[in-house]
Amino acid sequence: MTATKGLEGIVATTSSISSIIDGVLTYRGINIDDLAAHATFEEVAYLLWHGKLPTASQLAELRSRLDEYAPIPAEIIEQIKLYPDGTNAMAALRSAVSALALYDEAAGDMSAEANLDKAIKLQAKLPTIVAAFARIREGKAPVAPKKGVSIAHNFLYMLTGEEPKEVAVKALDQALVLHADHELNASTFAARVTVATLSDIYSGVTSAIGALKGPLHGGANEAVMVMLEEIGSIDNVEAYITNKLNNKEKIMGFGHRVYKNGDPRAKHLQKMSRELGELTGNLELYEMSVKIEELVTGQKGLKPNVDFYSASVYTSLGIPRDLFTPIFAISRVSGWTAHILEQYSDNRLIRPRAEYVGPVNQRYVPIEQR
Ligand SMILES: CC(=O)SCCNC(=O)CCNC(=O)[C@H](O)C(C)(C)COP(=O)(O)OP(=O)(O)OC[C@H]1O[C@@H](n2cnc3c(N)ncnc32)[C@H](O)[C@@H]1OP(=O)(O)O
Ligand SMILES: O=C([O-])CC(=O)C(=O)O
Repeated sequence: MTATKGLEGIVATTSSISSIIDGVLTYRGINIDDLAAHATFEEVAYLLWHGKLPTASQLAELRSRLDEYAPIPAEIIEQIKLYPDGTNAMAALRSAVSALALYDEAAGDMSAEANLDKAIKLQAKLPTIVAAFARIREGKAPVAPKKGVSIAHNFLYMLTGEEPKEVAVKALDQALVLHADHELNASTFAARVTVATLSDIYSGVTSAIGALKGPLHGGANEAVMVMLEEIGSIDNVEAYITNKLNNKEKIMGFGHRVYKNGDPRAKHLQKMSRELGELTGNLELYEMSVKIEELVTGQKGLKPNVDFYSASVYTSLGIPRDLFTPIFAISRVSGWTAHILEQYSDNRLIRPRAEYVGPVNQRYVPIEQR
């Protein structure tokens, strides 16, 4: 038995949800470029769950269930109020999502129908939780979700209490489409491992949020913003990046386990970052990002991943830096739950082996002789 560090290149399951073949990403066989150009996030969520795009009436039905499920229990709001000052936003989301199970009588119902319904509930409630947390920590009352608007619209509305601009809604909706699923990434794998024990969907999504939080995965989008703030201005980019690379430090938002010639989602986020910069009349973050890319690609051959330009996109939308990874979760919960449903539909416990490299032939030594 020989271990493969980080399971690189190991094929751990079959799946018909998303594919990365020769650097091309598809959801249910549809190229991400096509979806980014034309689909709404709600259509994509339906596509991931059901395997095909919805008809107009199927989409309307999904939207009305999302509206119905968007409010969160009052007990969850009371719990969020008790979180200590300075609580990490992903830790808050992980805790609140775990607690949601306590208020869902169907949490333990393992029928396929009940699990799909819970997937829709989770998709509907995550934006409400993130927005409520963001307001409560500022001493403001949470804003109740609106009916009849998209998830992107509702999230921005619940965050600010104001009607968002159409351009902001469109940008966030496209970002949600681009983040929705990504084959067997670490958080999706965590979700599948958890539910393969036949644990419930809330446990699977809680595990996934924990895995997404780390800076080698979804947490990289926040880390990119920390880096942009540290750099401060375009004049400092070259010295900062060269110094980091010389010290063999990682540049957040670059590199990928699967893509070696670039992440197909990054170009859409780069375009969005430029367009939003032009609209707000502030291109500084975009221009700094482009310069960082030139240097990192030039010196290391590494390309930006999905997290790199999303940092400047979300900042242009006025979103605080520590909500970037929770927004990733708001999108990715569609993919996580699709994978959980797929895992349940043909389940086998996921239990690999470890190559033992510790000492052998040891004996118990009584405590007084140690
Ligand atoms: C949504 C997402 O999860 S996308 C990924 C988000 N994460 C990041 O942006 C964090 C920065 N990137 C990284 O840490 C990595 O590229 C990962 C985690 C994404 C992929 O990791 P792995 O496939 O394990 O690659 P690994 O970390 O082994 O890197 C291979 C080599 O490239 C280097 N490298 C990889 N990424 C970077 C980077 N961002 N900056 C500098 N060097 C890097 C490593 O130092 C290593 O060099 P070495 O062979 O000289 O030691
Ligand atoms: O696939 C991965 O390893 C990480 C990633 O890009 C994602 O989850 O979107």
